[in-house]
Amino acid sequence: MFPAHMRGVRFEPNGRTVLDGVDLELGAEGITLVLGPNGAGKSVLLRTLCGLIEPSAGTLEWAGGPRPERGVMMVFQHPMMIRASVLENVALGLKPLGVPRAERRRRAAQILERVALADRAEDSARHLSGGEQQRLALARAWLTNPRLLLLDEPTASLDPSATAEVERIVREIRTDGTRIVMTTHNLGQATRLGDDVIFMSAGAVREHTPMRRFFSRPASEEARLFIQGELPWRMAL
Ligand SMILES: Nc1ncnc2c1ncn2[C@@H]1O[C@H](COP(=O)(O)OP(=O)(O)OP(=O)(O)O)[C@@H](O)[C@H]1O
Repeated sequence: MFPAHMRGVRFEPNGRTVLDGVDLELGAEGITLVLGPNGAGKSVLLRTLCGLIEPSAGTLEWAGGPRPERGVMMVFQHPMMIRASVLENVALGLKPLGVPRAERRRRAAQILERVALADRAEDSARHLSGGEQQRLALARAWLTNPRLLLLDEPTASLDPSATAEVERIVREIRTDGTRIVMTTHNLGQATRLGDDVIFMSAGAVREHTPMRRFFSRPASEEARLFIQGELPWRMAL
């Protein structure tokens, strides 16, 4: 499956350029942080990798053949919860894989331990806090042992301790062998989690570089201004 290559990927809904010729190589290991100003195209990049968006032009190639249907999972900023218990919501992740119900529930109970939600297993998922729902969504994806996990701003509205808990889980998922690509506006988080950084603006990948180098020696004036919080928004769009 890896390396995956995007070559000249464009997304132009109704003639508007959202992805402007993205070239990208994703290696087999690690956590990649996608950074960039609002509207840069970060979420669209993740949705394209996931197969939720069909590019208008360009190619997306996975080593060894087509993107495996079940190898890629995406967790959204506001995860979907069905009107059922926490356990049932997690177990749902295994349903498309044809795992029998009792086995789904057994494995869901195990993974709830790892995201510190075991004591909430029988509560209604819709009553969980934002941070708890995010942990539930991570557990649901983790349960399927994906090869690639795409996380769209998983800590966007979380407080520092909920953020730290999500970061711990993300590290554990990576240690289990899952390749992770995530977006964030939290630059501290990027330095804590990232092996490498993709910097986007105006629908293009401007830089793809090891995390430390991005923060110590950004390749462009635009990236330098972004890191310092001084990138004028007009320049970014
Ligand atoms: N399916 C779609 N059809 C048309 N336009 C879209 C679609 N999805 C996103 N866009 C537009 O593409 C642009 C980039 O959106 P995207 O959500 O990828 O930005 P982002 O970098 O993730 O921003 P933010 O940091 O604010 O979440 C936006 O102007 C958005 O309105």
